[in-house]
Amino acid sequence: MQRTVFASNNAGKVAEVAELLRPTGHTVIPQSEYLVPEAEETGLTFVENALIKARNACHHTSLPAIADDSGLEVDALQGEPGIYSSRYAGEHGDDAANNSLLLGELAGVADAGRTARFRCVMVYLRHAEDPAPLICQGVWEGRILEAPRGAGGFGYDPVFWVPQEGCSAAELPPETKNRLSHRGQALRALLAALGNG
Ligand SMILES: O=P(O)(O)OP(=O)(O)OP(=O)(O)OC[C@H]1O[C@@H](n2cnc3c(O)ncnc32)[C@H](O)[C@@H]1O
Ligand SMILES: [Mg+2]
Repeated sequence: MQRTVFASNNAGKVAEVAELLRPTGHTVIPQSEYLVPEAEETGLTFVENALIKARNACHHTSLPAIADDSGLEVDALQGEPGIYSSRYAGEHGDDAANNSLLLGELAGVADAGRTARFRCVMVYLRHAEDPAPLICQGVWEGRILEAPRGAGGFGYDPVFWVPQEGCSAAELPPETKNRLSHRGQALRALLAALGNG
């Protein structure tokens, strides 16, 4: 994993992955440092979108790449926003608008019906034409709160209740989020698959 590009423009993901890799001695370089243009996420699955992003970064850098495609699946909304999580309210990455739309859609839904999970698919491509990418995933079960709580993390963290810890994901110290999260699980699995577990 020498000089591997991280094919994401999400600063929250970049920080979490950097922290997860720190003790392993690996570093990944965010694609912004190579001025990689944003890939269009046209896939219908997390796997397809992760491959699109990783392939785009390999193509523009001639380096191996890791990409993360992730999202929130809400049972009462039949799995929405899912692969559309970052653009749920229309504009890409408008976390506040996404959270308020989600809370509005769940208005009147009782606690027991507010189950949800974060899913992360993490892929590793050795080069743009790699026919055998490594693909790993992680799932983090929780519930959607009735109002946002906490200022840490990013995205839907303020509205995601973490039952084991009794707080929202945005109230967790970063190391606890990384230990439990969909992203932490997926990246540890990927490292193991790379033989660096
Ligand atoms: O595609 P890149 O450039 O990596 O950045 P992105 O933010 O667009 O990433 P995705 O397409 O994978 O969309 C994931 C969205 O799912 C949500 N999400 C994923 N992981 C999350 C987490 O750990 N905490 C909160 N929200 C998360 C958040 O809204 C993200 O924008
Ligand atoms: Mg995206």
